[in-house]
Amino acid sequence: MSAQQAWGVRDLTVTFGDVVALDDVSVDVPDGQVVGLVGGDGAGKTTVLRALVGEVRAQRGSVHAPPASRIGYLPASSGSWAELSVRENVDFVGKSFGLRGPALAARSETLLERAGLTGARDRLARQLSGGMRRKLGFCLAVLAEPELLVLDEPSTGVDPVSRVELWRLVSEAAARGTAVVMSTTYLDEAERCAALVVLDDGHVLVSGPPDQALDAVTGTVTVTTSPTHPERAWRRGREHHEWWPPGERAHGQVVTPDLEDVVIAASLARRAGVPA
Ligand SMILES: Nc1ncnc2c1ncn2[C@@H]1O[C@H](COP(=O)(O)OP(=O)(O)OP(=O)(O)O)[C@@H](O)[C@H]1O
Repeated sequence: MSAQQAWGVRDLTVTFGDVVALDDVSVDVPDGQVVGLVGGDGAGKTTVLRALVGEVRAQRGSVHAPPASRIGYLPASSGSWAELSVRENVDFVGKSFGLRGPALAARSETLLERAGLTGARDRLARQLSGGMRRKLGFCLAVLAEPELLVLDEPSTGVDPVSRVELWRLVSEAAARGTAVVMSTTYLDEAERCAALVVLDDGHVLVSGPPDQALDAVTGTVTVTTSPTHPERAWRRGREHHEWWPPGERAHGQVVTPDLEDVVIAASLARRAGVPA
């Protein structure tokens, strides 16, 4: 692959029966960068990731990915074998990627220690907590230092301290040159990505570096205790934020939108037919 090219999907349309899961979606995942996919339930995040690893077929568009042996994938489901111990999971995956002996031992030692799983080495995966099992799945995905790392909500269920360490491991993989694409529901995590793709109902709403995404709101966001249009408002702490389309006079105090506001306002704007 030349330096200008990126892994990713281009103009991808995926349907499941009558459901259009992705409609003309493009996501670029350059080497050495972490690209975040965000969006509500059913937005299409998992479908993009599954298309990249060859699990779903596209109706239109193209998928650019290395061979399966150079992809690390953490699926939305656990990503490890329930009836194998942590050590057996690592050995099994390591060997299937051609890692052996001292190289495998050293790599797995480091990863398990960083993920806080050293003490759980002899436990069966099914005996781990949800968060520990996510971390094991991550270790397996990253074990063979893949060219493309595909992570479906890697930190869901992981405690805040472990999330920080997990993020370090993700950043280190990118720093070594790995192209990383991950879906996340944690917007603080999304803000640390090099680029974001905000999806809604199978469409790309916003795409670009996080600071650019923050400027992408059309219309105005206000803060209020009692929204004028409850269908255009969302709770933020004890108050509500409310979105106003361009041209409509906003009531309430105007706020600078953060990423959560951007994701919601962009989705409301699309539903209202306001061009991005
Ligand atoms: N195997 C499938 N069969 C039928 N419909 C599917 C299938 N997989 C996904 N879909 C539909 O495609 C759309 C996108 O789903 P997808 O799982 O990609 O969304 P998501 O953004 O990952 O959501 P979530 O965060 O809830 O997992 C949804 O409407 C979903 O119901």
